[in-house]
Amino acid sequence: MMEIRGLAYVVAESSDLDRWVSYARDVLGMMPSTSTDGDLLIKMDERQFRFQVQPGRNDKYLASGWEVANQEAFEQALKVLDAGKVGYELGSAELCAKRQVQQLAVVRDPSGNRHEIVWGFKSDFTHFASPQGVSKFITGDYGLGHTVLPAPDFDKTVAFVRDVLGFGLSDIYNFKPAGDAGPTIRIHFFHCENARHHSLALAEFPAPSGCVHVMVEVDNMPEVGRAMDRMKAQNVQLTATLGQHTNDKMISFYMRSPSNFDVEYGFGGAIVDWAQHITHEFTAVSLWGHDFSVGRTAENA
Ligand SMILES: Cc1ccc(O)c(O)c1CC[C@@H]1C(=O)CC[C@]2(C)C(=O)CC[C@@H]12
Ligand SMILES: [Fe+2]
Repeated sequence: MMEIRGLAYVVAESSDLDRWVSYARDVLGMMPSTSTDGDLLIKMDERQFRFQVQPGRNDKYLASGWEVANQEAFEQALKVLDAGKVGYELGSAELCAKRQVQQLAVVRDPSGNRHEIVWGFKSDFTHFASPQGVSKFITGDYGLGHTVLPAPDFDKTVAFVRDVLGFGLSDIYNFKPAGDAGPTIRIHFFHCENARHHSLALAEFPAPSGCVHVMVEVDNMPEVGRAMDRMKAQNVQLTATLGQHTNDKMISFYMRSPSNFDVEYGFGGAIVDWAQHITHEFTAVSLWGHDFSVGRTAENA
């Protein structure tokens, strides 16, 4: 059994790191810095980084970093990969240094998403001091938040995250964009070894950026409103209005990031006791709000 504790980091590529610096600092309220090898490190807690943005030609998502507790858990993860005949690559010394971990294994899921299994972060535990006065992001044992990945090869990818990566199904949403008579787009929400309702979701559609969205969570509601004000002031595209999800009760809005996936900025996500949880197929995205039509402009319909 692979025991992933949480989403440790995400990696993106950007053709314009300055845009990401401003987005991180002025909109997200996080702490950007540049690493010795020219990557942008974005800090949102005591860790050195939770977003790593490397300069490149494209504006896209590159990888999800999944943390296991220690070396034993990492070795156990490799055993699971071997037993499942899943090809993986051990991270080179160079890559481990870049991600600031002891060891790393890279796997691709059947839809082509890159996952990095890691343990042993280097950290100087420097206090997070938000340039926008954001009080706190909810991370720690909960991981940095959640990521929603495209899974056009849906059934195989679901089986992979369940049977290989060891995620548990939290609940199911069958998206009917054209109403009940139209086609169904499946979205499955998965948890790992923490109390966050989902750390990963798989959506049965392609995403040119490599990711549908990444969710980060703050510890009070006014911080969400203040982030909306900063988004507007920096002319960042809103992609869903404020609303509250039915499944994890998160109150959030969505906006575009410079790497073309969205960021969901939320407060109040449920803390789930998995021994008590009962899996549902929920039939509404939100209790209130969350108008996704605002993000469907001509260029990204
Ligand atoms: C439905 C839902 C529950 C909890 C979440 O954290 C969450 O992000 C969602 C929304 C999932 C999904 C999305 O991210 C992309 C746009 C989608 C497909 C919609 O238009 C409705 C559901 C949305
Ligand atoms: Fe989400």
